[in-house]
Amino acid sequence: MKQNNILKVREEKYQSRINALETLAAGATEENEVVASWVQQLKVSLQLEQSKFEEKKKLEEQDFSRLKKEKVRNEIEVSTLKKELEMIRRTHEEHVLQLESQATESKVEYLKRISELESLLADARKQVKELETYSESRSVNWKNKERTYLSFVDCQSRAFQELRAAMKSVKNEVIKTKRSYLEDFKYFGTKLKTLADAAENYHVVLAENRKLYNEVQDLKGNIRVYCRIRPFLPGQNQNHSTIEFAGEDGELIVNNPIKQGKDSRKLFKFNKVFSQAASQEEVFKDTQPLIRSVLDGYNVCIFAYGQTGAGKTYTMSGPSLSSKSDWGVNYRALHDLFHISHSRRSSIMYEIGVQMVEIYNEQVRDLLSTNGPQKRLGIWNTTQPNGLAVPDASMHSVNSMTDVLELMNIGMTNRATSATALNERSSRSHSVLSIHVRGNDLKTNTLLRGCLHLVDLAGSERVDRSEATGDRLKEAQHINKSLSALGDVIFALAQKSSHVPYRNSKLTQLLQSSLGGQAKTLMFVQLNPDVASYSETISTLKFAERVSGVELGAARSNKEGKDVRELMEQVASLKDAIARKDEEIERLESVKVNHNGAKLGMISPRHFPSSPRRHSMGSPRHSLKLSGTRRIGARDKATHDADNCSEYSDRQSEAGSPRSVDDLRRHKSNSLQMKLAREDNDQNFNEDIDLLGFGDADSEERLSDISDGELSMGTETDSISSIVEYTLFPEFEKATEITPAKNTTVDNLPPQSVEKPIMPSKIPKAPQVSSKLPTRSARLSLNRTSSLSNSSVRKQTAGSSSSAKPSKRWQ
Ligand SMILES: Nc1ncnc2c1ncn2[C@@H]1O[C@H](COP(=O)(O)OP(=O)(O)OP(=O)(O)O)[C@@H](O)[C@H]1O
Repeated sequence: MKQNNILKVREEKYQSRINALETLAAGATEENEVVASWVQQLKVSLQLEQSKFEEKKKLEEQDFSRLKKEKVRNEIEVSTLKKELEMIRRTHEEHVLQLESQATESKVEYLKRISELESLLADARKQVKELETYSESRSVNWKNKERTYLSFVDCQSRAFQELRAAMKSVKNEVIKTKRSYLEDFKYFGTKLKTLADAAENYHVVLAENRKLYNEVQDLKGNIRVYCRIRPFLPGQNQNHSTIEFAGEDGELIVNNPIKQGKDSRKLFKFNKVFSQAASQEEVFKDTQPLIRSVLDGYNVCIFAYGQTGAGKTYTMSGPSLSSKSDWGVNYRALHDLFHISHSRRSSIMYEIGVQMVEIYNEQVRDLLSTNGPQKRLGIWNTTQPNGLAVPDASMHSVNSMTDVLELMNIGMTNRATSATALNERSSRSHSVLSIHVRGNDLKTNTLLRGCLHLVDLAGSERVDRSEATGDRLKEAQHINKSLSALGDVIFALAQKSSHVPYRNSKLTQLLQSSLGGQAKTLMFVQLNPDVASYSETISTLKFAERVSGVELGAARSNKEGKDVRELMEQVASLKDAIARKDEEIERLESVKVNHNGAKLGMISPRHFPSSPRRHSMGSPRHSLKLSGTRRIGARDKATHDADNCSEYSDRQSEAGSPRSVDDLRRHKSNSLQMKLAREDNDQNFNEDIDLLGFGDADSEERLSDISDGELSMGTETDSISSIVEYTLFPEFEKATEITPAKNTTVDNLPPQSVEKPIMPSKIPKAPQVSSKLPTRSARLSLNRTSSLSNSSVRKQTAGSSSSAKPSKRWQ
């Protein structure tokens, strides 16, 4: 349609143009012609155009018919689409409805959510507000803090500045001080040099100091008596005490509860009185100076005297070893010895050895023996400067308190074993702990030897009061005998008597070196304050009073210089020569006596003098049990001789001078005669001897006779007694050769090495007297010069002791 319209429009247009042109053609001929030609052309083109148009029209009609068909088809399609659209519309409407219902639901839900969210929002807002206020306060806080920090930092930086300034000044100061130190060092260097020069004299000063110290001790008196009162024991009546006053100046007033008035009180004065409250430490404090003296080469004896239960063991050993505060004098003394010896180790090398024996019924037993205390030991009357009065008792080297405590345990066990058998034997036996100290002065090569005897005496009850019988009576008699012998010795010393009866008991024999003029002695008088013990207390105090009056004179140190030792060695060799001669005489005499005895059939083999030392059994007490006039007469003579002999011996001891060879021979022949006379006695005599501990033909007797016989040379003179030591113990000579380098001291040795090899566990025993072995004189000849010829004997002797414990000899 549209195309038709277009074609119509065009046709009209062309027609108008043709008309115009025809008009124009009518206007001019030429132009007509031109125009006629142009019109011709146009007609041709028009025809062409017309044909084209015709063709086009045909085509368009074809198109039109096709489009008509197409239109029909499209109309069908449109109707289908309309249907579909309707369907879709309907579905869509349904969907919309659905969606609308869903939307309503969702809307409700969303509304709900919105309300929730709104409430949450409100909360959140509230929280935000809170947080805001909090953060505000925090920020205020922080600001405050910031301000504080800033001020602090400010302060610090100011302080830092100040410190810096101070450091600078200190640095300057240090530099200055360094400079001054350098100057000081130079100054000290020169001073040190001076000091080093002065140190050269240190040892001299040290020796001087020791000498002065001991002089002070001497001035205080060499025998001191300290009285200690035991506190009441639980169960005792504490309201009544015999002790009325115990003054610090040593005054003691004892009150008799039975008597009234002036006579009831007795005043005693001692060096010190320890009240019931005194501790172990306080007691030891006043004992300590004596301990130091032992390390300076003095012999010291500390003993506790008093009735049973008065606290002797408490003072000497203490109630228990576990607590140090309980330790008695024994342990504290050893502790001090270790301490002082250690502090002196740069100048003096010390070795400390310990022996512990018990004297029970006049028999000496080794308490440190590992085989138990059964073996009876002999005492060498000839006092050894090294204090070895009982050479057969085992000697134990101690290096520390642990060693000591172990040994003491052995000692106590051995004593306790005996106690089980004999019921509280500790109260009826004397226990003697001997501490031997040997120091080698490294500077002067001087040998110092000191001995400390710590004695816990048996109870001092009087036999008439104890109403004892049988074994107890015997025990009590022995105790009384030894304690009265101790009193006699001290009294003799007090009287400056020429004869000091050391030999009257084993106790005094053993303590001889510590009771003589060279020694320092301390006696603890133990008192029981109980009223029932009044009479014992008085007799104890009287004994103590007598002792405290003794003046022993100045103590002397056992110091041997090199020269002295050399001289002693020379003297020893001379003595050996004498001894060899003596031996020959002795042998001849004994052969003669043997011959006579066999002839007469009177001399018991038991009492045959295999050694001249047998004559020592002479004691005034022996005559008591003898019966028969003839025997008494013979015995009296023998006793008299024996006393003479003893006095002679003791006097010699006091004088401390060696006798001439002739004197010795004369005395020896006297003693031999005396011995023969005594051996002419009956069996009763044997019992007497047994009671006094001499009956056994063991070494004890032989040993104790040494001083009675030919060799009672100066027991209290170092040099002479050393000779005895050299001659009696030739085996010891090696010990003198111990050099400081080899000589391992107490301080630097490990305990094991000290304990066994350094010290002899046992002093080598003098060879037994038998027909095969040499007699005493023969043993005397075993000296340095004759050692080769007697080497077999020595080997045998040394072997027997060293096989048990290989050790160095205790010189
Ligand atoms: N100073 C003291 N302080 C406290 N108790 C003491 C003191 N002295 C002694 N004792 C106690 O007294 C009792 C007897 O003491 P100890 O055994 O020492 O006496 P003793 O004189 O050695 O007796 P014995 O002669 O029987 O050996 C013991 O129980 C002991 O603990």
